[in-house]
Amino acid sequence: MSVFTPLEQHELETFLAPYGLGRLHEFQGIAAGTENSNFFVSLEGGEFVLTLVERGPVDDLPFFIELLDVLHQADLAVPYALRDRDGMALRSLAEKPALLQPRLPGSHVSEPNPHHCAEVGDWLAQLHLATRERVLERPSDRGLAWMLEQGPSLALSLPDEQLPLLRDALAEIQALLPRLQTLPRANLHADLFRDNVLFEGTHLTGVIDFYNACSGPMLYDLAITVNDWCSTPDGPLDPARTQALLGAYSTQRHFTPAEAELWPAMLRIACVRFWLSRLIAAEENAGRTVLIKNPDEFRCLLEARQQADSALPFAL
Ligand SMILES: Nc1ncnc2c1ncn2[C@@H]1O[C@H](COP(=O)(O)OP(=O)(O)O)[C@@H](O)[C@H]1O
Ligand SMILES: N[C@@H](CCOP(=O)(O)O)C(=O)O
Repeated sequence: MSVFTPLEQHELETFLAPYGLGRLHEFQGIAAGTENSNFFVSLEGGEFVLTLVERGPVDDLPFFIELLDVLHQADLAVPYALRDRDGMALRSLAEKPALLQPRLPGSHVSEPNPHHCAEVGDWLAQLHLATRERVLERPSDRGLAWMLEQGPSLALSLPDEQLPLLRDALAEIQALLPRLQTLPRANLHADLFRDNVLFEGTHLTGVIDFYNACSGPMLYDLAITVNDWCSTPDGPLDPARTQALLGAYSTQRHFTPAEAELWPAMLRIACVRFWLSRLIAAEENAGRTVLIKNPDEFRCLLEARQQADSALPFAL
C-alpha cells in the first residue's frame, strides 16, 4: 500500500475548497505506485487524483507542471495540474507538496498486442512533436553521464560472468557519446512503460507518471518504450508489436540517417539505464516490503539486443 501520508476528511475538504469543484463525495488511497501518496477523489465536479509528493525531484515540480500544461494544450491525455481560484497549481497538504489532477479513465495492459503498441507509438510521436520546437530543458538525472558514473561501481557487486556485458555496454556509450549528443531532441517521458499507460480496449486513454520526464534525444525515449512494450519473454523483440509501434511513430516523424544507424545501440543504452537503476533499487530496498523490480530482466534484454533484431522504418 503506497499511501505514506494518510489524510483526514476535514483536512482534505479544506484543501479542496479553493478549487471550486463542489462537495467531496469520497476519497480513497491508491495502492499502486511506489513513490508518492496518491488518492482517488470524487467531487461533485468530477473525478480527480490527488498526489502528495513524498520524494524524488521536488525542486523540479514547476518543470513537470509546465510540461504537462504544454501537453494538455496539445490535446494529449495527461494528468495536468488543476489551478485553484488564485491560479495556484502547486499547493501544500499535510506538509507535502500537493497537486490535484483529472482522473484519467482506463486501466493498465500487461500483455499488449500490436494495436496497443501502435497507440503508444502514436502518443510518443505526439509528445515529441508538441515539444521539439520549444524544448523545456531538464537534464535527466539518470542520463548517459549517470550511467557512466554508476556503472563501474555497480559492476563491483555483479557476478564475474555478467561483467563483460556491462563493461562492453558502458564502453559503447563512451565511444558514441559525441554522436548521441547531436541526435534530434525534444521533451521525453523517459519511462513510458506499460504501468504508466491507461487503455480502454485498444484505445489509449492516458499517460501518467512524468517524474522521469526530461529533455534529450527522441530516439532514447523510443528505445525505452520499445524495450518495454515489444519484448518477448526471452528478450528478443516481437516483430509484429515492434513494427506496429515504430510504424505508428514514423508516420508522424521521419527518422534521420543518424537515428537509423544508432538505433541498435540506443536499444542497448535503454537497457543499461534500467538494469542499473533496478540494481540500485534492489540494493536500497533489500528486506523492505516494497515492490522490487528484477534487474535481471534488463540484463536479459541487453543480452538479446546484442543482435540488431529491428531496423527503423522509413529513414530519410
Ligand atoms: N491521473 C490519473 N488518472 C487515473 N489514474 C491515476 C492517475 N494518476 C495515478 N493514477 C493511478 O495511480 C497509480 C499510481 O500512480 P503512479 O504515478 O505510478 O504513482 P507513483 O508516483 O507513486 O509511482 C497508477 O498506477 C494509476 O493506476
Ligand atoms: N519503469 C522503471 C521504474 C522507473 O525508473 P526509476 O529510475 O524512476 O526507478 C522500471 O520498471 O524499472
